[in-house]
Amino acid sequence: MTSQKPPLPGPPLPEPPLPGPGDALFLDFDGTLTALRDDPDAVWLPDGGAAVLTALSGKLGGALAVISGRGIVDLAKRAPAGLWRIGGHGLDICAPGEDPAGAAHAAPALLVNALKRLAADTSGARLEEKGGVLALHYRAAPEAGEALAAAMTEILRDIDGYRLQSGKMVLEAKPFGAHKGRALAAMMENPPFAGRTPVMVGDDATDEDAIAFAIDAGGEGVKVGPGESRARFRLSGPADVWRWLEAAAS
Ligand SMILES: O=P(O)(O)OC[C@H]1O[C@H](O[C@H]2O[C@H](CO)[C@@H](O)[C@H](O)[C@H]2O)[C@H](O)[C@@H](O)[C@@H]1O
Repeated sequence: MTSQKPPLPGPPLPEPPLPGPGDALFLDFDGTLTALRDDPDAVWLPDGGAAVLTALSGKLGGALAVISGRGIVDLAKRAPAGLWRIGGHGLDICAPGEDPAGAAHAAPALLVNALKRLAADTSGARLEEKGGVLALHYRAAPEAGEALAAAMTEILRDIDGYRLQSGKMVLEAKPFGAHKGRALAAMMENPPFAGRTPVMVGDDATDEDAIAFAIDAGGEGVKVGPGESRARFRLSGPADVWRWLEAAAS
């Protein structure tokens, strides 16, 4: 008997072709390379994942980057040091072998303090301080999401240059400069990315900014998991992403 996977919500999309020698590959971290978990600190690449990414980066002439909403210092603990790592939704860029500490931006103290108070006043909410971007997690208190979004909107009215970004059980205070699409555009202007075809793989709203850039620049997007996307291809989740990456690296 054959078992068939039920189709994912959103338009049915084919599996992407394997990335080729002329491509530049951008991989989101949470929800793409790793399954979502309650505790962001407990999320790591799967066993052997670093070796696969390193091998694939070599095949692509080094044109492979992990791009995440995580702070660059946090991301650098979780992604191989030999890769390009882009944190803070594009705010902080760390070249292969570079120390991430020097790359990190900082958020205004007024904003940090207001969000600390909001998190302390909300049972189950947790503030992740990650340099220029701040994330208020409410996975442990889903019922509080709406009120937290309203409170954060009020707080951000007094903070110049910041906006609210909703994610998966998370509300982020993001500076205007933090944008995965613009980060991709900047990366594509310099070696080893320049002259290649950008391919962005991601699961979340912020990844759509980068998918849109990749497509508009003549490249491709790969949507991970269910949902609408401008991407022409889809992989069902992190396990499927790793199957695809392993095939490309071998
Ligand atoms: O751009 P990404 O790499 O996808 O990062 C987006 C956010 O990911 C993390 O939060 C999400 O994953 C957590 C761990 O699985 C989960 O607990 C949380 O509910 C998700 O929103 C990370 O903590 C954030 O800083 C990133 O912005």
